Amino acid sequence: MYNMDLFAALEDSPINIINCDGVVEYHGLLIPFDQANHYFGVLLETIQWKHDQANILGQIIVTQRKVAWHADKPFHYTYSNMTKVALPWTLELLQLKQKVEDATGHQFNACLLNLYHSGQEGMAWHSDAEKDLQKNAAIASLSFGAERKFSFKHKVNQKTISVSLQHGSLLVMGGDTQRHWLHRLPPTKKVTTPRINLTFRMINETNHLY
Ligand SMILES: O=C(O)CCC(=O)C(=O)O
Ligand SMILES: [Fe+2]
Repeated sequence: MYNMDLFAALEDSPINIINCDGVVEYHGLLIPFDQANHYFGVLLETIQWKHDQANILGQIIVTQRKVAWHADKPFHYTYSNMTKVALPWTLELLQLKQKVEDATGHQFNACLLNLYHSGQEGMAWHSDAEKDLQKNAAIASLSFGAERKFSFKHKVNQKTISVSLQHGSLLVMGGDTQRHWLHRLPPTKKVTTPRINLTFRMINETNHLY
């Protein structure tokens, strides 16, 4: 586990937390505490949170975790064999997208939002390399609320690396990361409060109807 005091000192020069086969940069706090509280509250209130669904061998599974999908256009995004159509940006999502673009130098056209009501909810090992996503485009992950552990596991050598994602922090996964590494948000009994995560992504421009 990485030492967060070190990261606090490194806010302006993020370091790569995986040492091969991709780039994962932890930027520490992008949004100061008071602003992060504001965004957490507004996102909780204004986003139309819906339970996520997965189609596993024809069985529709409904998750405890809630999600939302917003983008520049009504892009389609298919994962776990279910297709979502994007809603337009809200004011706060556009503000946050701008901050993330300024900090990373990358552009994003979509955002997947996750609401974990407590540490009981997490996300299993996966990589985000669906065909709807632009190949090797960076994914920027912004976290609000409860601090949670986030882990990477190399697909071949199984090496595992974890980082603790703070309220208002930014993590960027780039290059070949999705091809070589899985990631997950492990469930934990230690956390009893909610967390909101925003992953800004680049969807292929052809993924919408009109
Ligand atoms: O909640 C997180 O920190 C990450 C979620 C994630 O991996 C995803 O939405 O693909
Ligand atoms: Fe992911």
